[in-house]
Amino acid sequence: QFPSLLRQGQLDEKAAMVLNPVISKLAGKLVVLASASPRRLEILRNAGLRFEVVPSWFKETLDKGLFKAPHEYAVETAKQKALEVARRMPFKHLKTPDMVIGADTIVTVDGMILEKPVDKNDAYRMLSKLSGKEHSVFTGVALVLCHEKENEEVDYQSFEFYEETKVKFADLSESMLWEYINSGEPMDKAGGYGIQALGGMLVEYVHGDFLNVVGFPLNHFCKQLDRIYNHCTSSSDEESLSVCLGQNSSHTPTIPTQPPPNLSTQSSHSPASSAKHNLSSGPRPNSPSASQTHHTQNSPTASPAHKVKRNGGKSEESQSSWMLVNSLSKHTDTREVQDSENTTSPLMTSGGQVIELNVTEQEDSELKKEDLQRIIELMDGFKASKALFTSSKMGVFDLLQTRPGLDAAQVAQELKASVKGTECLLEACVALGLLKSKGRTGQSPMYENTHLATRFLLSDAPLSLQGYIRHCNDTVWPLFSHLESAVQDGSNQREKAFGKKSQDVFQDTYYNSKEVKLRFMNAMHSIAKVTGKAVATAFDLSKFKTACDIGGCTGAMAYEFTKAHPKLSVTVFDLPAVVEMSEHFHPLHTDNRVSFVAGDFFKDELPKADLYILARILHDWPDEKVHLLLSKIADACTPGCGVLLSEIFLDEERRGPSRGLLQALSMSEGKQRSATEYSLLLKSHGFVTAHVKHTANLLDAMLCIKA
Ligand SMILES: C[S@@+](CC[C@H](N)C(=O)[O-])C[C@H]1O[C@@H](n2cnc3c(N)ncnc32)[C@H](O)[C@@H]1O
Repeated sequence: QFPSLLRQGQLDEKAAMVLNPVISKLAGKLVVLASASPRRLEILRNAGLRFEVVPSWFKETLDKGLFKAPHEYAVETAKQKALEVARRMPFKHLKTPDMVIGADTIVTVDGMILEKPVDKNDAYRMLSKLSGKEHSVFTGVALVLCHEKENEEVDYQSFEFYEETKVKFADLSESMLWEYINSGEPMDKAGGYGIQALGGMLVEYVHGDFLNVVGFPLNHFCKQLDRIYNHCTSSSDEESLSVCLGQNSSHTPTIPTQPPPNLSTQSSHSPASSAKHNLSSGPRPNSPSASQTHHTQNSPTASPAHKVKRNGGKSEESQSSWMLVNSLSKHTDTREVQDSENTTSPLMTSGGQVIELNVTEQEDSELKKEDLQRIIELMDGFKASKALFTSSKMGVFDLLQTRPGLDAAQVAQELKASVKGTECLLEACVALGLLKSKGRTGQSPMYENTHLATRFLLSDAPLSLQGYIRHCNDTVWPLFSHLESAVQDGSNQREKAFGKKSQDVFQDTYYNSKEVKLRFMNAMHSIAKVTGKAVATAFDLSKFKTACDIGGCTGAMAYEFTKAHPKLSVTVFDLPAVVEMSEHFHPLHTDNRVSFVAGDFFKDELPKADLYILARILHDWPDEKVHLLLSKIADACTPGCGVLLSEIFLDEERRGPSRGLLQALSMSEGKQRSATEYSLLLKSHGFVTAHVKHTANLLDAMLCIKA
């Protein structure tokens, strides 16, 4: 491809010299493009780069007002896109890329950023702004390098740069404008045009990198790679690269989601951008000289590295491919600038030569493959769940924690199970990222827990989810096996699943036998321990001195509240059947700020408190019962008292999160609600919603105050 690029006048001789060695430096590395733009894909593929496409889920919602210059916005967006993918892959795809490429292209004219037109009139508005004028196309690019360390931590370091190209449109007559708009091409393109297709006819001149207008500044990218890999690694070994990239140095542990302006230039502390390696010798992107430069070839900046713990096991060749690409069809870059859906899209070279880019056929087959993978992932989901439930119930993770390195036959012997079955189960666990297989004794691999298993699947881990997993296996699984008839009759499936009628799920199903009760309490306990801290610290609760955790079960949530708020005492209020067993769950060291009162929250008087906690209570009940409970709480409250509600909040269109909607499939009387629905229920009892917080944890939270 290089000769044709040279013919386009994109690359000078010197740059071309460095291209092949640079691209070949990436051979054998996992390079990921965090963009679904077919144009970018095409440009990079033509350059001979081998990479995977994992479109970023980063929503392009950065506040443009925070940035001094448009290119800073593009660079920051590119960086956030790349970082999102770099951070997601070790968890979702169970593999850590070596490099993630993020890019964002914007069109600016008269100090305005033009996004994608929403309709034909909007396209007309944009194109008439561009008519007869010169405008700028900026592409911000971030190259995030990931370095996986021994302890399963991943270091991230971002190198950023941008390219500006000036484009002048001819004077466009009304008829020409409308003809172009009616071609449909302007939609889905920032600035409302695609230079590589019909939009090329509107262009009088292009000053700068043409491919930058298409969507990716290839030349600048190659120079940047050269700086990173050739200059940094003149001794050409990986170790010097590590040093060069600052991987042995201190790192910034957090990644801002709403970064301050110029974040991309706050890199001077990073060893990678130090003068020693001369990575930031050019004008800074936000420096006056840089912002005034046309066709900018500014040097990149290297942002501080970020350190993130990865939870999943290391990817292995054997891992099922269906896990590797997640939800691609749902989440694609939505504001790529010069994308075209055309099946062939001619690129004009300066010599008038036409290069046919048959991209979309290839794209199509890739997208179809991803669609297929997504469907297979959904079809196989139950197998993965059951493999997790079974290995957890049989004690695989506890065993391998005390005796890491056992092979399948040894595990089978300890678990009193068949060798063949155990072998299959262990291999499946490796594929799911729950176990790692290491070394070999003769023919048999030796197994040990991954970080994920150690953290959540051991019975004595502080954040153990074993209790909840057991509940899913023994209670939720049988309910889901009757889903079809549940949907058909809209009835409670408990009788079919457990052979007993039930009016009140707690009293009639869970608390009928001691074994089922303890299982349920264990399940609640494990989830409360994982979510409790995020809920307890979601809001400033310093004005409350006493709280009552309504339906507080084992007290796990109450203990998290007292830990987070040293002046708060919490009374746990739950059914007598629960309170009598609660002492089994008390932590070893407490300071008596958690107490238990037995009662029925629909019938009995509630303990007095300044704050009532309702964690995972209201979703179990229909509106009438919710009103009954809220009216009792309202009666117990004086003005200024609070209700802290914690549930999964559905989004307002009830399209997610899927966790909430899937849970609703096995619920009988209750229902999942949005934050607004909860807020309205509380409002009808005199509570004003003060704050809503979507925690990054399993439960969201809302604080309401009695007016
Ligand atoms: C889904 S669990 C939530 C437990 C706890 N709040 C948490 O987040 O971990 C519902 C709790 O409400 C309690 N509960 C159900 N009906 C009750 C009633 N009528 N009176 C008191 N507690 C009740 C159950 O015993 C159970 O502990």
